[in-house]
Parts: sequence; structure tokens; C-alpha cells
Amino acid sequence: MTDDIFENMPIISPTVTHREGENDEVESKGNSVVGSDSIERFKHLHNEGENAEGRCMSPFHTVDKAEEKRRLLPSKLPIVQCIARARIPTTQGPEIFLHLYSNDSDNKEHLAIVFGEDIRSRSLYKQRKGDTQSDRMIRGAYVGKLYPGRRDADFDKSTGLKLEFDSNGDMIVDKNTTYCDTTLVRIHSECYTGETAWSARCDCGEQFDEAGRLMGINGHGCIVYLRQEGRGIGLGEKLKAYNLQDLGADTVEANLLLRHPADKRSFGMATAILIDLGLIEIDLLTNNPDKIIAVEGRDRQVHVHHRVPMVPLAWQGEEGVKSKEVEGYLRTKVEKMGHLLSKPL
Ligand SMILES: Nc1nc2c(ncn2[C@@H]2O[C@H](COP(=O)(O)OP(=O)(O)OP(=O)(O)O)[C@@H](O)[C@H]2O)c(=O)[nH]1
Repeated sequence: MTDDIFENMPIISPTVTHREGENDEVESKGNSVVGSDSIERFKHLHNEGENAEGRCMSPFHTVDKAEEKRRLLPSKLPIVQCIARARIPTTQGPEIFLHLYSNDSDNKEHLAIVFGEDIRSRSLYKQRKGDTQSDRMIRGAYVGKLYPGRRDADFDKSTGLKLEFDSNGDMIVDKNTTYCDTTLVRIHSECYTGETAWSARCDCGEQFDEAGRLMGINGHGCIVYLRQEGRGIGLGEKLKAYNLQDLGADTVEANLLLRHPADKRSFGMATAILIDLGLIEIDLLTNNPDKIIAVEGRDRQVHVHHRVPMVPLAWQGEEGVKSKEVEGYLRTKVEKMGHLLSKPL
């Protein structure tokens, strides 16, 4: 047995590419796997500017680079359908409307956490064959609030809100009475460890809470919650990546050692969900410039007007996630993944 855990571990060749919507593909030139290299070799490649994970390593995202990335996005978005919506009073104060989606490209239940009664899913509210008012209330396609004894989903006596439909059963959206400004949006990727297991390896839980807090203040907004745990590699693989991190790898290196791209996620699902919710003009809470391009979509179906930074709370002098692990995690995002963050001096 060798002492160096990385000594005999095969690593992926530096020409790894991952395109939006493609099936987690790892392409390589020549030999697909380069044997007996160590993490140090990866560090060397990075220092020479070779792009081991097929992403822009430069902090300078030029227009050309952005357009190049946009062209790599899939031409078709997944078809999404909102299955159910329910009002959730929260422990934090604001009420939210939780939307559950099905889609035609994976079997996961992606979600939209909506702040604001007036943000409505086209697919949920569309009149369906044989639909009764009761069916519509039960799946959440109602205006205003439900109360015991209510009979009409499309009309709410207490607010006077009334839905209108065209001859296809599609909800008619009155542009004058709905949101015309930009809506605050967060695209959040699932992180069981950070959201549920109190992990201080990342700031995912804090980002989630902060997004909700801001939208609660606004009374308007949407968190699209995508089921792509561990930047798309799944929880089991992420746990292995954590062990590799404890053995000295950074977050990017750990993924590559496990033969995954540094970031295996795609955001077409989020674009499709935003379109379904009518959220075309948005402000996006993120530090990740690639996410902006990806969410807008290849044909710019969604427009990001402003990027709203997500500065870690601890960096703002507030109570937030603190650990040596989270510092390394954030440093790698900035140094290797081009995230727009700088630690205050
Ligand atoms: N593979 C891997 N995934 C991680 C790790 N830490 C957190 N994640 C996942 O990273 C995802 C969150 O994405 P991030 O890359 O942190 O941030 P982002 O969404 O690209 O950018 P922001 O919008 O600025 O937050 C979630 O799916 C987490 O489960 C890690 O060490 N390894």
C-alpha cells in the first residue's frame, strides 16, 4: 500500500468539457485517463492556465467568452409542468407558495418557492379537460386565499380577484395588473449537508436563508430549487469529494479526481420554470457569472437586469458560517471558478 492516497488514483485528462444539457459527459483527448499523477500535477496544470474543467478560469469574462458559452447552451429547454402549489406559512414570517414541478428530462421534483400571490404558473392554472373548481383549488390553481367552504377557484370574493381564460384554456395575464418591474430570483442547487446537516463546509444554507430573507422583505421573489445536489454529482459522490478535500484536494480537484467535471450542473430547468411563472425580467442573486448566462438561456428567453451579489455574512462582519473549510471553499470559487467575490481586507 502506498502512503500517498493520490499516487495510484487515475485522474481525468485536462481536456474535460461539460456542456449544458449534455449527459454528464467527460471528453478527453488521447488516453481518457492519465494514471499515477497526483493533485500537485493538477495544480501545475492550473498554474499554466490549462483549463482542466472546461470552464473559463479567467476572472475577466469578456463579451466574446460569454457569447461562446451561450452558444454551447442547449437549443431546447425542458418542458416543465407545475403539478401542485400550496401556501406555506413560515417560521420566518412571510408566507410562501411552494410549487412542485415535473419535467420531460429527468425524474426529479424541482421546486419553485414563490413570494407573492400574484406570481402564477401558466401550466398549473391552464384549464384542463374535465377540470372542476374543486380540482383547481386542490392543485393550488386558485386566486386569493382558500378558506373553509370556498367553492370557486377562479374568483375570490374577499379580494375581488378573478381569473380569465382564452379559448385554449390558457390564463389571460393582464400586464397592467401584474408585476412589471424586475423580480428578485435565486437559483439554488440542492445541498443536503449545508441546508439540513448544519455543514460549515459551504455557505449554501446561509445563502438559502438570505435569499428568503430578502424576498420576504420585498414581498416578492422566487427561489428556484433545483435537485442537483453536489453541483450535480449527487450526495454520495459529494461525500467522497469531502474525504478527498480532507486529504488535501480543493473542491475542483476533488471532483476531477472522482472523474466528474468541476461543475456538472445545468440551468435550463430553471429557465423553463421561470418562463412558466412569467418571470422573464429578473434580478439574479448570485456570484457566479456562468449562472447568469445559463439562466438567460441560449436565446435569451429570460433577461437578467442586475446581478445581486451574495456576500458571505461572515465577510460582512455578521454572524455567518465560519470554518477553515468554508474559507477554502470560497477561495476555490474565486480563484478557479471565476466567482465574483472578494474578501474584504
Ligand atoms: N461537488 C461539490 N459540490 C459542492 C461542494 N460544496 C457545495 N457543493 C454544492 O454546490 C452547489 C451550490 O453551488 P455553488 O457552486 O456553491 O454556488 P453557485 O450556485 O455556483 O453560485 P452562487 O449563485 O454564487 O451561490 C450545491 O449543489 C452544493 O451541494 C463541494 O465541496 N463539492
